[in-house]
Amino acid sequence: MSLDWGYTDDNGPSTWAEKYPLAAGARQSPVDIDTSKATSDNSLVDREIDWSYPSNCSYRIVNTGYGWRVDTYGDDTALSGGPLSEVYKLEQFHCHWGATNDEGSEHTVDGKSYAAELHLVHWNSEKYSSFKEAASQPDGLAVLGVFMEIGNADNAELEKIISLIPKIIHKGQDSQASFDLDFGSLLPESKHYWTYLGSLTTPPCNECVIWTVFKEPITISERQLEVFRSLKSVGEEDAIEPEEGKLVKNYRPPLPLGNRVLRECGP
Ligand SMILES: NS(=O)(=O)c1c2ccccc2cc2ccccc12
Ligand SMILES: [Zn+2]
Repeated sequence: MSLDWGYTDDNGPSTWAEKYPLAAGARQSPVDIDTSKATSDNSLVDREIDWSYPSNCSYRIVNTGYGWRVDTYGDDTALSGGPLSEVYKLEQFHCHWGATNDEGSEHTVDGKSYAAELHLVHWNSEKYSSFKEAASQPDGLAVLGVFMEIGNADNAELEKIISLIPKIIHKGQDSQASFDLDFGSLLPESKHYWTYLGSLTTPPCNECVIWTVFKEPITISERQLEVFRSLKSVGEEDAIEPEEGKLVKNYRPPLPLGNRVLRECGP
């Protein structure tokens, strides 16, 4: 069964606009962060970006066919400040990666790719009544982007997620888990970031995201990244060769920033 969209030559990002016209819009994500174009904005410094995530929460991890996604039950989560005018709730987080370590992030910095990129997806629960409604609004969603670079040590917090990957190798599989996830360890120590108005990086590519991309990467080990690449984009019932259908890449290359403003907080 052919997918509507994906990351192969047949259904990858260059074809998405055929079925998802928003993908050809002027406010698309990701972008290459040209640091020479970033402008400092004191209002971002005056209202420090702030988040509150529970230390112990129940989660559902699912293989979407495009990667893994952890659904949170974001009642007592909050993201505010920085470029945000309202309080946003955490809905889910997921990751993008490539076949080799010199690619994989969606945003790039002065043309440099990282090995992977973590996205924490939030919705404007102060203005809108549901995630679905928020995803149709220009200020509906706020995504935190965290670059991941290869390090020698395993990332302990990510390991809690990675330990569940073998249970969701095939598309559609999911696993319920309650673990003590310290989100603070999934975010870099520095709160310095770039921010701009963009979109979902996957179809339907709604232009509804306020992006905040942290400047400081976190680390992930080569072994951990290989576990991500062991996921399959097809269901268990799809009889294919063992090496076929492996999710070795799931990132969209950068789109033009155009006349959008790129702001930064911190050096
Ligand atoms: N890469 S992404 O963060 O744009 C993204 C979403 C962003 C906001 C809301 C829902 C999203 C769902 C995604 C599903 C798969 C991959 C990226 C996704
Ligand atoms: Zn994403």
